[in-house]
Amino acid sequence: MKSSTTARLFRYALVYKYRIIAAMLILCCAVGAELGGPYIAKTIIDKHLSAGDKDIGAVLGLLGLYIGLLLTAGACNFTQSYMLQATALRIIKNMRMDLMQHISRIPVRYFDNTPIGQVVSRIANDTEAIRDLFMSFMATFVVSLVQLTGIYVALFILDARLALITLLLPPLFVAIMYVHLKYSQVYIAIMRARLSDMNAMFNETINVMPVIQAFRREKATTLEFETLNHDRYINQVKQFRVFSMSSRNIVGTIGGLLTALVIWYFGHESLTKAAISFGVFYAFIDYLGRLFNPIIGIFDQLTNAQRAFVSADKVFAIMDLEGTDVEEAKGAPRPDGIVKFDNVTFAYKDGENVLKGISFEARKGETLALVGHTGSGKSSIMNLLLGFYEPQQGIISIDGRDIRTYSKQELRKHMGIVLQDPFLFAGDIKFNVSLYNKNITIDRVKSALREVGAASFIEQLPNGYDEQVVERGSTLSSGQRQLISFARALAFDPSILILDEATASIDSETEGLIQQALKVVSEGRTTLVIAHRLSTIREADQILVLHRGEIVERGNHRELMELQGRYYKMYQLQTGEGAARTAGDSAQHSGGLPRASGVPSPL
Ligand SMILES: Nc1ncnc2c1ncn2[C@@H]1O[C@H](COP(=O)(O)OP(=O)(O)OP(=O)(O)O)[C@@H](O)[C@H]1O
Repeated sequence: MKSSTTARLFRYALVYKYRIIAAMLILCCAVGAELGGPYIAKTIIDKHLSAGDKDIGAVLGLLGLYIGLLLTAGACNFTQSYMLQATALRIIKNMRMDLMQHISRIPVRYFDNTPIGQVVSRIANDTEAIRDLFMSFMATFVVSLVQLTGIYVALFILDARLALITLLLPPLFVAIMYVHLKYSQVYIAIMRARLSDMNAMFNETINVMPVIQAFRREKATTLEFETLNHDRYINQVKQFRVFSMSSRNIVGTIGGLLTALVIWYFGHESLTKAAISFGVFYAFIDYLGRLFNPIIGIFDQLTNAQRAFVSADKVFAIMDLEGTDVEEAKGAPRPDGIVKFDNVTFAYKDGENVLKGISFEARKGETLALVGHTGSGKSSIMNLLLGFYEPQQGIISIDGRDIRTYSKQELRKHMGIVLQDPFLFAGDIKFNVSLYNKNITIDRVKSALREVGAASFIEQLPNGYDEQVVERGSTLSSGQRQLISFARALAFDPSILILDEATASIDSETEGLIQQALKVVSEGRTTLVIAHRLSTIREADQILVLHRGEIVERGNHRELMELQGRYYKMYQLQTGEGAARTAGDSAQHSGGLPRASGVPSPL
């Protein structure tokens, strides 16, 4: 348990300090009221039943007080428990919000190496475990401490000699707790890690279910899962062995034995020598019985607390990752959109340069196309421009200003992206264009859709612009999804447009529509296109041909065709002309430049 974790958890709780203090005070009232009971019983026994003072009125009065205390304890317990639980829920709500906010700011590099299921585990399971800490542990711990103190005070008031004997118990229980914590901690850490692995596997499996089924990997996947599941089961069994050996069972047994001993010894003494009164004896046994409940309570909650601390460590570890800024870029003028790469070299992993000495300039309003075989570095160039990664060498600038001097928000504010497989969010079509940006009115949404040629098919949908998009737009064709994302880019009116052209072969009618949409969207904007179908970039102002991270040819379509180099061969191959001549060169790329599937790249 790191103190910083404790301090940070404490800070979350501190926001609600008044509620917590109020709940604790009510809790003290409940404990006080509960502990008054045996004392009243002792008074009735000693003063009225044993001593022969048959004052019925006084007995009834004491009974009334007893019932009153019980009711007060009940009401106070209800109130404090409700207040603490509600506060715990608020604390966790805040923490989950902070976590989610932070996750959305973590640089994409982090997600390259972290399975999504693990991140889901942090948000879903770990925050729940921390909730238990605030909900159960905090309440039980405080209740138990207050109860223990109250019981010891009552025991000393009753009989100091008897009370002293019971003082032997706390060190014994602390020793048991220490051993318990030491062993269980190991298993808790293992269990959390296994849960994370399982979540990661669930996530991956469900995401790629069509691939699993298509390649008949159902059995293999189930076997892989069985290994994980069995491992978790084995560790869970070990964990419970530790828990059951040292928790309430041991305390319960010791408590029972001690009570029997006290009954035997002092019961015998009070019968024979009248050393202590029956009333004191009764009240003492009652308090002794109550003494074990808080200890068992603490024991039970210790495991939850440990689990919560392990979870909190993981949650805070994510929160400690450096995040990008999220401040809305205000007042910055709209850039002209002159994009310049000056001798840029970049590696995702040290020593493995995927871009080498890249230099180019896309002037205001120009269309620049990047072509090259899969893995040649096209997406990496876009990733750098968007500020997802930073180059090891060289300078990237927009309008002559180094992009490192822009905040990420400022940088991305004036860029629009249309991805190869456009992502549609759950929500209606309107939302998918405006993304709830308050500057984009419904009229703007509709005109953007109209301008890119999407209005006709949307108006035919049963709910038109209100049609819900399900499962990332699986009910729409890929061409329709592209058009919607073109409209999104148009509505945001960026000065730089980044377009990752769809590789999937689309029919010529849709291709025509997309070409038209691209013309509309790129009008007056600097457009960088990752082109897979070379026929679509014949009009581009500049074409850069990439090969293994280097620009090997550059020029416009005509110039590159005249050069009769790599571009020429690729073009011939794609359009079918001279296929025989170039087949040996790049047979794998026929039918468009295929994109490496599964390349972990944001674009
Ligand atoms: N997130 C990443 N982490 C590590 N290496 C990566 C990452 N993304 C891409 N790479 C590697 O960088 C190289 C260039 O990849 P990039 O995605 O830029 O190529 P590309 O030309 O866009 O290919 P495609 O046309 O298939 O999309 C490849 O070797 C790829 O394996």
